[in-house]
Amino acid sequence: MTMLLRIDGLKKRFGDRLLLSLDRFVIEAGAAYVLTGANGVGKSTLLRILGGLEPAEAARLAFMERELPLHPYPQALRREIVYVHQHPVMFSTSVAANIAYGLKAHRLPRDEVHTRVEEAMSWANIAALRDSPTATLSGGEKQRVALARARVLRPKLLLLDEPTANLDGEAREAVMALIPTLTHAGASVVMACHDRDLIGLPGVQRIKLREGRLEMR
Ligand SMILES: Nc1ncnc2c1ncn2[C@@H]1O[C@H](COP(=O)(O)OP(=O)(O)OP(=O)(O)O)[C@@H](O)[C@H]1O
Repeated sequence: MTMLLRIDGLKKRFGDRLLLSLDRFVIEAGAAYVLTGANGVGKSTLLRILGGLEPAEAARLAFMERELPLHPYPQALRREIVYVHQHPVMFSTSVAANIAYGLKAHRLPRDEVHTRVEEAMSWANIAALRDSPTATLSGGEKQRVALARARVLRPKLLLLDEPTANLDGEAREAVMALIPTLTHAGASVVMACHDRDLIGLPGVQRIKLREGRLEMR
């Protein structure tokens, strides 16, 4: 097993309330996890901490064998870890421009941006929507754009916050179908969810949050 991320002594407080106290949290390279637990137990908060959107304390953190702080959140992690919100926020431009945005920010050459965006739209089955303004998209289409926008960056770790919440029927099926091919070779994914079908996907390890602590299944 190759460790991608290891955090020892992770603590998250909101005021006087200690929400999370994890002795050790390990994410292996190339592994997929579902994070379950009761409403309000802290699943989104844990993903947001890992994605650098919420501060927390850690006694020790190692990412690809490199010791780093958790707070302030290092740029080295920001490039390699991508968080996908359950209600993704889109720029009011086209689908293609939304997917290209992060690659342009990373100053990738134009041809490379074009190739990757085309590949990502084809992967998410949204090529027909390339010129559509994002305001016109359905919830399921938005989620697929958000997944393509995250995948195109080729992160080492993808964090999905309830990717199928609020979706049903075909929209949910379409998002579910993308999950097994979501990561590029060697990347890892952690999904917070209540969706039984996602929890039951083959090859996915289960992690449960309970009273601020982690149970690996
Ligand atoms: N900024 C904040 N300030 C204070 N409390 C917060 C803040 N953000 C989240 N919380 C609290 O932390 C707890 C965990 O919230 P979180 O959204 O992480 O839970 P969750 O496990 O993802 O829940 P759900 O399954 O309902 O989405 C909740 O009680 C929430 O009210």
